Amino acid sequence: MRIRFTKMQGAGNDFVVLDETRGTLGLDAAQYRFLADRHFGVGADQILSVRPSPAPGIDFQYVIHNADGGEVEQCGNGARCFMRFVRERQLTVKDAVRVQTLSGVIEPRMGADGRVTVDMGAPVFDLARVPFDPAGLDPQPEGGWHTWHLALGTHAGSAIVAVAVLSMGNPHAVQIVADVDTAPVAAQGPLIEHHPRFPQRVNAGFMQVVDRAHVRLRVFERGAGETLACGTGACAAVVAGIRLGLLDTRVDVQTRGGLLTIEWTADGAPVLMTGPAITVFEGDIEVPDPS
Ligand SMILES: N[C@H](CCC[C@H](N)C(=O)O)C(=O)O
Repeated sequence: MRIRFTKMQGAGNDFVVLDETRGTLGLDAAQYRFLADRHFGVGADQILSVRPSPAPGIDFQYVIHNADGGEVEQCGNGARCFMRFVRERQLTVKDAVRVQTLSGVIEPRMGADGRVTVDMGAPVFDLARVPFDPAGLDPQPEGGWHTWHLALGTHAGSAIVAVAVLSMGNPHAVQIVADVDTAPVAAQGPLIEHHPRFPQRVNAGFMQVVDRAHVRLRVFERGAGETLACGTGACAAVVAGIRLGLLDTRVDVQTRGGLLTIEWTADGAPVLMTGPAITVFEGDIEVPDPS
């Protein structure tokens, strides 16, 4: 099957975007993996599908697949690219749209400076909804909140890490590190992603607090590995930092791929994320038939 795609990136988190507003392509996990493959396909961290409104008051549906082919609930950098995509292809004339995802409705808005701000909805702290299994663990008080001590690996060199656990519609485990450049992202990322206490796996954040309004962040993403930026990861990291008493309500997040600005005022309030959304190129590609 030959399909048309648009390659986009938000702070270096890159995407293959598919216009499925006039009918779904019916791709399976293997075909999503092919599109994401950086040698045999186009190459991307996630595949984003733009689909028609599923209900009155909603403009579009937004379907997200990780590079490993699995469908996931939310993608923040992708939401900004979604907004640029529907505007550039005249699928809407609105400056802001309401978009249905697996985890709820988000609202990206095009800014005058070309950056995009997304209302990502409120963070979720109910562990069962992350999901995270705390059985046998005691929360470790920190600031006004707490972290959880996870044992990583079983070999002699196994480490204990302290993670803040929350959901932005997708699961996040955030740890504070002294220096993101030397943080053990490659070693610990996979162990955290696949830790048995996260039955749906988890995105592993490594946050360095520079001051109360600036952090540096690296994320080993569920189903994609380390990406140059993770939008929901930046939201989760800032929310965790605010709850741990380390950050103010508006924070600049320096990722390896660019700058994101996150705002969150308090429990129940939505998280606002602002950042770039760039169209890199368009193309078409022959996708192998379903396996
Ligand atoms: N890997 C994530 C999905 C993509 C999130 C990230 N690319 C973002 O910008 O939020 C997960 O499995 O939950």
